[in-house]
Amino acid sequence: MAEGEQLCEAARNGDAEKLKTLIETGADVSYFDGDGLTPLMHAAKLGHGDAVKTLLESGAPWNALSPSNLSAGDFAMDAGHEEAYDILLNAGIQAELVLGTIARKENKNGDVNGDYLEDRVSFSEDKLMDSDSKAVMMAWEKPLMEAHAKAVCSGGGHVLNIGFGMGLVDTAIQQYSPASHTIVEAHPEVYERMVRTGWAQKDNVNIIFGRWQDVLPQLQSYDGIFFDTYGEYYEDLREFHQHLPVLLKPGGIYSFFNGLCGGNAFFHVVYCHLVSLELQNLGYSTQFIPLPVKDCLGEQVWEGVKQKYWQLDTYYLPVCQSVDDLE
Ligand SMILES: C[S@@+](CC[C@H](N)C(=O)[O-])C[C@H]1O[C@@H](n2cnc3c(N)ncnc32)[C@H](O)[C@@H]1O
Repeated sequence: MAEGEQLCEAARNGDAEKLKTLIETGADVSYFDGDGLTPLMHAAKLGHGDAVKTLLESGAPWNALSPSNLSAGDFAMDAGHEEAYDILLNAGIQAELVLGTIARKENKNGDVNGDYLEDRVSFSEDKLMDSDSKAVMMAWEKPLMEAHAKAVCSGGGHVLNIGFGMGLVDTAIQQYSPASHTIVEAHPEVYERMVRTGWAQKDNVNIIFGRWQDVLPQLQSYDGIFFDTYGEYYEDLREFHQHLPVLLKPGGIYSFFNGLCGGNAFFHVVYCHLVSLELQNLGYSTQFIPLPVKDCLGEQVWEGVKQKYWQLDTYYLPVCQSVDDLE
């Protein structure tokens, strides 16, 4: 039997000693068998914690995907193997903290989209699309945007939203009649549409045209902040978070569109933990409110859209506030 197959077999048997011997004699821990599964996936599927640990310590990739887009963590999670799941979750968080491999590769829609702000966009009733037929924003997110608006408007006062898109969250924010409602939008056509549809005329609305990175000096501090851009990376979100101590008033609520790795359940959990850890280091506590989304996401929703940026049944709405406010 080839070495890779022997590794898979030892992983299935949970034989950590055999795995070590095979690895010492040069067996490839990144091996994919005929079904497209790695030794780590086999060990995770059957809940062999020691084998999972041994493979990870020997450099087995925690984020390799099977042909059906499942990682070892997904297998452990689906089978309810808690120990293996915890080991993989920890490994994923540690790896992403140091390397940020997924973050550097994927933006909201799981793709590189650097030229988005210079390209044309198109609006229809139920979506806003970029020039490559990828959805910038879709109407199925309306209930989520309403929930985000409710969270960031809960303390009243002054509200900031980054990224207008279809104006769903801003329409919902308006229902709460905030003292002021600042909207930052960087795409010229989206901005032009906002003006054309009367947003600039609203008494409490202040529109700032430009990339949030460029207009930071024009911003003040707010009681509620929502962040939802497009064509950016996790690192941009992380950079935005560095400004929260200045942008968010004491007692304020911050939330962001949580589409982090929305195509894979386990990667999503890893990123929810990661973002919450990073916010914690900045002095913010994050609560995730689970919202079921399965029912608003039939196959027809994605007709004509190049990439399904969301494939999970539950949306975890983040609500962040300063730890000082909780004491
Ligand atoms: C996903 S949409 C926002 C959807 C919005 N939450 C809603 O409820 O309709 C993202 C928006 O962010 C804008 N955007 C992208 N990058 C930006 C940046 N760096 N600064 C400000 N706006 C940006 C896009 O043009 C787009 O209108």
